Amino acid sequence: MLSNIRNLFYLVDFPVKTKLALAVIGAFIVSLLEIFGVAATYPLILLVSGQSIESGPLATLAQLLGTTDRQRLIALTGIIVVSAFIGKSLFTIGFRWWQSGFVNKMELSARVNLLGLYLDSPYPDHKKRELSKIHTNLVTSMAQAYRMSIFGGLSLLTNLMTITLMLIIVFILSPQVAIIAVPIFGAVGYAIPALSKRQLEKISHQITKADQISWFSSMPALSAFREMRLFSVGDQFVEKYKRGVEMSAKAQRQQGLVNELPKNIMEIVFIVSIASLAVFMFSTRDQAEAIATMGVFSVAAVRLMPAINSAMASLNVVRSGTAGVLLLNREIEYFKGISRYSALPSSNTVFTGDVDVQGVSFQYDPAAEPVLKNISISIPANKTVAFVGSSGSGKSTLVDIILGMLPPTQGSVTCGGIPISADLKAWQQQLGVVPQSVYVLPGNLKENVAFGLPETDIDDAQVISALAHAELNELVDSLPNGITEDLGQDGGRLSGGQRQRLGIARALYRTPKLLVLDEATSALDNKTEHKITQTIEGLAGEMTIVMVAHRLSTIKKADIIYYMKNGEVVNQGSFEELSELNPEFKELVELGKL
Ligand SMILES: Nc1ncnc2c1ncn2[C@@H]1O[C@H](COP(=O)(O)OP(=O)(O)OP(=O)(O)O)[C@@H](O)[C@H]1O
Repeated sequence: MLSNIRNLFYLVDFPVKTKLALAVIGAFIVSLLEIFGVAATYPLILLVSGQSIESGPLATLAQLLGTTDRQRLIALTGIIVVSAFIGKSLFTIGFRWWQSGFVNKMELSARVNLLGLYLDSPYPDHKKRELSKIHTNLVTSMAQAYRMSIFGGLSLLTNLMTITLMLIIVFILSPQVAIIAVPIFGAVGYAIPALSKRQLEKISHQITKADQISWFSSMPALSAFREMRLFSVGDQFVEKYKRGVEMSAKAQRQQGLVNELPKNIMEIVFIVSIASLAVFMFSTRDQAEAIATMGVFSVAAVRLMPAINSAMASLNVVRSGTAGVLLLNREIEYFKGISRYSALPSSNTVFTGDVDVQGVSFQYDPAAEPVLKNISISIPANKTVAFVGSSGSGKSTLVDIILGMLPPTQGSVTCGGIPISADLKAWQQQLGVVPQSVYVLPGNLKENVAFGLPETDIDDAQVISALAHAELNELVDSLPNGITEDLGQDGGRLSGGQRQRLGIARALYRTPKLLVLDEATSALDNKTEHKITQTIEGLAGEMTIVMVAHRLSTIKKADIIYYMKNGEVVNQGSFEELSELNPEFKELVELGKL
């Protein structure tokens, strides 16, 4: 577990060693102040119970404080005890505030860095990830790992130091009391956490699982709202959500009980011990000795009990964070072993010329059949190239390889003779892509066109030009605030066609050298599609255009069409040539005329 905790510092981007050392020193000071208060109570009890000032510890105290007057000694010792407790409390408040700030800063840094790492991961790995798990790791696991395990661990350390020092002081002051207190409190302090360990770990995993169930039942229903409505399955999603929430509530209730129990058991143990000790002491010793011993035991127990309770509670908190620590460790181990996108070297290579795909094969899974088989094609500069073929023939995969999103299992992609893998960042900066489904950011129209750029870096004129190219003039004119109009949650104000055109405007804003349209016009009506096709045809010659299309009307004027089947390019040519060459393509053309 310790190595897992140490791994958590990997995500923190400031030096933690010095601060951790300060946290340990602070914990030690808190414990010292705590026992000083307890130790100072001992002479006070001796004074009050009438012990002689002539000899023993009270004689030393009288010498130190410069008086042998009992009343004065009681007043001075009282002031020292009260000051020690006030000093300890003030220091503890300040120290805990500093400590929680330190742990909060760690969690914040870790959360930000983990999101950065997710966005920095290789695309194939990202495709395999479940969004719900990313969400759980960024929220629940983070809180469990840092707030519960690390902060709880620091509290546990403080409490353990206090307990140890307190027992040492009790042993020095009254070995008899120590001999009774250590086994009793030691046994209880060990037994309770040992018994609750497995239960708490189980509860921690249940809370994480419940969180995922709630996510799985709420997010799909909200995202696929229309399907949910038409299938009339809203109640079922709510029912599943209820199961997740109930599971979480039940687990949290159990967690509360397991956390509360030690305190109550400890109180019972304390009352029983003090009663038994009182009976034993008053029946076997003289009254003054019995009172002094009972006094030390009571003060020690009164301070020890909260320390032991607090230690057990902290241990429970640490254990409750186990699931988060383990989940984050899995991610951290993964991230340690990958090459990050941001770390790729780039020398701002300017790629010009034809794009050549040479002997490219690709497998998503080493054990599975290749999805692309030895493909060699050329995409001449500033020409329009289209990929067609049946569903699952590998068009989108090939496009992802050309975009540099997926590395080919075999073969290479070059532009002007330079492998794109030599400077992937520079290559990707020259690309624009319009996907099948366009994501609308929460924000206004221009922020959506400039996707992710800070407001101050957005070139309004370029936004307007990109929108005009994508035939979105009418939309802009109809919006009261033009390009600064908010598009609403998930672009709810946009039609399917407008979303797609927004995607085109977004790609054109970057003035790409190579524009990829992956089923980009599939959601458009015939008239809009025709207009967009004209727009794209208008761009022909200005940039290289790669299109993946099912609707053949959009690719009629493409310079080269590659026909794909089962991961291979089986024919190529112009629209007319391919109609002659490939019966399946011819059939698609015929169907399109219907
Ligand atoms: N992430 C993935 N993991 C494993 N297999 C995948 C993955 N993505 C796609 N495939 C498989 O690869 C093959 C090619 O898929 P691809 O999406 O490239 O085809 P496509 O021609 O673009 O299909 P469509 O026209 O339906 O979009 C299919 O058999 C598909 O099941």
